[in-house]
Order: sequence, then C-alpha cells, then structure tokens
Amino acid sequence: MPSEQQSAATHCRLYLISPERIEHPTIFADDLRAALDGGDVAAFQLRLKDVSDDAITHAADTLRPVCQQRDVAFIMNDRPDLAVKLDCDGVHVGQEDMPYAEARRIVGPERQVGVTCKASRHLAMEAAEAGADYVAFGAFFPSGTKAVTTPAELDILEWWSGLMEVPCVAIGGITVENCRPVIAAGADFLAVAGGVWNHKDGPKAAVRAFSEIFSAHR
Ligand SMILES: Cc1ncc(COP(=O)(O)OP(=O)(O)O)c(N)n1
Ligand SMILES: Cc1ncsc1CCOP(=O)(O)O
Ligand SMILES: [Mg+2]
Repeated sequence: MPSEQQSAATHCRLYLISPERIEHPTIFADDLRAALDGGDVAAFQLRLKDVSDDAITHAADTLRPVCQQRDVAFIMNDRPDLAVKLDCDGVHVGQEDMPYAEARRIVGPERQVGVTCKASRHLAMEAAEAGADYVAFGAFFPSGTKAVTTPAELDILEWWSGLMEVPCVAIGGITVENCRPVIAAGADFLAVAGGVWNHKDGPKAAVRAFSEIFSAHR
C-alpha cells in the first residue's frame, strides 16, 4: 500500500481480498497472477478462515512472491504473528481480533497495520490517531463473502476523505457494476473479493474493468 501522501495525490486503487479457502495454492497462484496482470492492484490480502497455520504458511509462501514480484503489497488478515513470521508487508485486524496497539507492537514500525472500523467515525479517528496505516469502512453492499456485516453509508467516506490524510478502504459487496459512487465518495482503495473472483468473465477481466473505472475517475 502506498503512503498516505502518495495516496492523497493519486486515484482510487484495488485492494484484492483472497477467497476464504484456497485448496491448492499453486493452482490458485495462476489465478492470482492473471488477476494481478489484469490491471493496477495496490495490495492483496490473504484472508483464509478456519484453516491451520500450516495451510496459511503454505499459501503465503506460494502467493507472496507472486505479489511482491509485481510490487503488490502482501497483507495477512487477522494474524500479526504470522505477518512477521511469513514476512508479509502488513496485517489487517478487525475489532474482534486485537487492538491496534497490540498488532503494532507485534509487527513493528515497518510493516503496515490496517484496522476495520465498520461504520464508526469514532473507531476510525481512534485508529488513525494511534498510527494505523489505513482505516477500513464497510460493508457498503450485501456481501456474499461475509454474511454478518455492519451496513455503512457513503457519507462516511466523504467525511473521512475531506478531513483526514490517512487512507480509507471501502469494503463489502463491491463490484465493477456498483463501485462508481464508492469511488466518487472518496475511497482511496476498494477491497474486493467476490467482485473479482466471481466475475462472469474471470478475475483478470474484473481487475481490468476496475482499473478502467479508476482511470476514468482520475
Ligand atoms: C481491508 C479489510 N477491511 C475489513 C476487513 C474485515 O476485517 P474483520 O472485521 O476482522 O473481519 P474478517 O475479515 O477477519 O472476517 C478486512 N478483512 N479487510
Ligand atoms: C471481510 C469483509 N468485511 C466486511 S465485508 C467483507 C467481505 C468482502 O468480500 P466481498 O468483496 O466478496 O464482499
Ligand atoms: Mg479479522
């Protein structure tokens, strides 16, 4: 992920979220390569759920080089300890995972820490003031990936981007079809899973389409 100064000067970018399960990381690596080669992607988050640390390790060791060869930040979800152990570029923590300060203590000053703030201005201010590299708002649309989410409104993005330099990420059910108002409201990054992996023309076409929309909004 770029620094806040860079992101303030540039346009909205894609933050790709992995599927919750990756049965065969070497096969998925081909899908990831294709997706990343479809257009501009700022970051990829490994978001595996209910799998062993060995499975996360195998996936990270297979997928991290694919990202880092393309200058795409490799972010670990939920687990600052694994972010360090597996040499990730950063970690994303939610309100139910651990406090920002604890995640920062584990990953140190060099790796990025992003924080889920749902639809809360208070949580976002708190995270940014504590030193988070980005705050994430959502869900903006119903998500097929995560069933239980807090609905967020676009005005939180307008408010944040008008006030703060720390980048904001929008997440939740975002697709090529519905993303334009989210970009216009001021999101620095769109975090997307289903809208890429389940796109009717495949992940590469989805990333290309997002990139074209971002360019048109510059
Ligand atoms: C970029 C980004 N934003 C929000 C989330 C959600 O994090 P969390 O609330 O901890 O939920 P899980 O993803 O862990 O189910 C995220 N992962 N990434
Ligand atoms: C992890 C997460 N947090 C809020 S919505 C969501 C799921 C994102 O995936 P999708 O883009 O498929 O809705
Ligand atoms: Mg989490």
